[in-house]
Amino acid sequence: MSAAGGHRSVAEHRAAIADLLGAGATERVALDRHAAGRRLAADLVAADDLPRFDNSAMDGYAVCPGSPDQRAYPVVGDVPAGSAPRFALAPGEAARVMTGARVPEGTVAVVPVERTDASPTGPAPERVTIDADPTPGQHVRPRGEDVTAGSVLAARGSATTPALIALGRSAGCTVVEVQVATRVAVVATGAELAPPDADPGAGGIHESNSDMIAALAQAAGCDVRRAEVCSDEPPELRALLHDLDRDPDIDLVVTTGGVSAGAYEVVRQVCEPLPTFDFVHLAMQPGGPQGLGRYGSTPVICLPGTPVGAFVAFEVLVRPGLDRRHGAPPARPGQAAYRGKSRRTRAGRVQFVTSVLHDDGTVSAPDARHLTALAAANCLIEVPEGVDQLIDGDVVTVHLL
Ligand SMILES: Nc1nc2c(c(=O)[nH]1)N[C@H]1C(S)=C(S)[C@@H](COP(=O)(O)OP(=O)(O)OC[C@H]3O[C@@H](n4cnc5c(N)ncnc54)[C@H](O)[C@@H]3O)O[C@H]1N2
Ligand code: MOO
Repeated sequence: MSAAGGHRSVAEHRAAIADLLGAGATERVALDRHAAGRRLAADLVAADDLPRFDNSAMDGYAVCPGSPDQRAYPVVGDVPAGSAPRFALAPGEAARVMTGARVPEGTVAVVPVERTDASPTGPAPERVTIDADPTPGQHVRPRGEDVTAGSVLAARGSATTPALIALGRSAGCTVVEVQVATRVAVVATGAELAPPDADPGAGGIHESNSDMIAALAQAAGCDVRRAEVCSDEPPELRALLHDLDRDPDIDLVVTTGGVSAGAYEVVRQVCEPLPTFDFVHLAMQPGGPQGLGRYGSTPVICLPGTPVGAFVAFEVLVRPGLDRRHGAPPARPGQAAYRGKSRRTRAGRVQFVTSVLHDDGTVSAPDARHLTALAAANCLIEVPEGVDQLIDGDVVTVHLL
């Protein structure tokens, strides 16, 4: 049942969106903060050892004991971080070293300054006495202890987290092969929509979908290039879609509103006559009315205008296709026990209930409506088509937001 204008299951429409989005391209980018939140398109391989050389984990004295119980040492050098000692320690000698500094050849252990009779500041003393026998290797970070050059730091598909950026950079990597971020334009449609700086007047409303969908797309790893608001006039939407199709920096357009059964459904009026579009009413609530297709060569996903419907449709239907395109593993729904008063749901359609998953593993639905409930939610309960009631204790499927 996937004919245009007919009913389609949630799974079928999700698959149709994933097909429309296709597989994403890959690119080489600098391994810096701008690479955060992407997915590796190839294994990230260490270019250097980490640490690059044996170095001190403490401010103190590198020692090479001449005998196991030697306490007093001549200080033969001073090594600040960033310098390379041009001397080696002979048995019985010590050198002052700072945290992170390369230790001289011959170093057996580092003794923290607090465990010596030396002042922590000022010039290095000529002699130092330590208060206990050092264990060989203590406070020395050996070269390659963390990573050896040529080893795989993270496999293809891993997220470029802040920690991975630090690991890669520390191991000498400067570029990384990642999945390209989908470049998105969001178009909110509706004659009633007033932008944030405008007075909505008697029949208007404060527009909110454009930035909500843009923020959801960003959270899904997209690069949102444009967020537009368009009236219900077909020529205006046609001109905008034409412009977006010609824009080489746009890979995907997401519209909201104008897809249901009213007299002024601008998205439907403009796109439905095109052979490249399908409009369907999914057996799903909220977010039932949907469209998708290509305007020119640009993929266009048409979400309903109701803010909660648009949000849920994006998360349930669009996000999985974007995750696949961006190389992210599919989100796995969980299970939790429903707690709270019984709740009627509409049989015959899959319902997504904005809900809260608690620390104790139970899930409840906030006693609030629409956007207030959505803003309080951290998950969606998926109630299958055949169920018409949620009862305390039911084990339900949960999608984290
Ligand atoms: N006769 C029928 N009427 C409706 C049906 C139906 O099957 N038959 N479906 C209902 C369902 S379900 C939904 S969802 C909506 C979808 O309608 P549209 O996609 O055409 O959306 P609009 O009519 O443009 O707007 C719906 C609602 O949302 C508000 N809205 C729209 N855009 C924004 C925005 N950018 N920011 C904030 N709020 C927005 C708009 O003012 C409306 O209140 O249709 C039902 N009707
Ligand atoms: O499908 Mo609609 O109002 O229930 O979002």
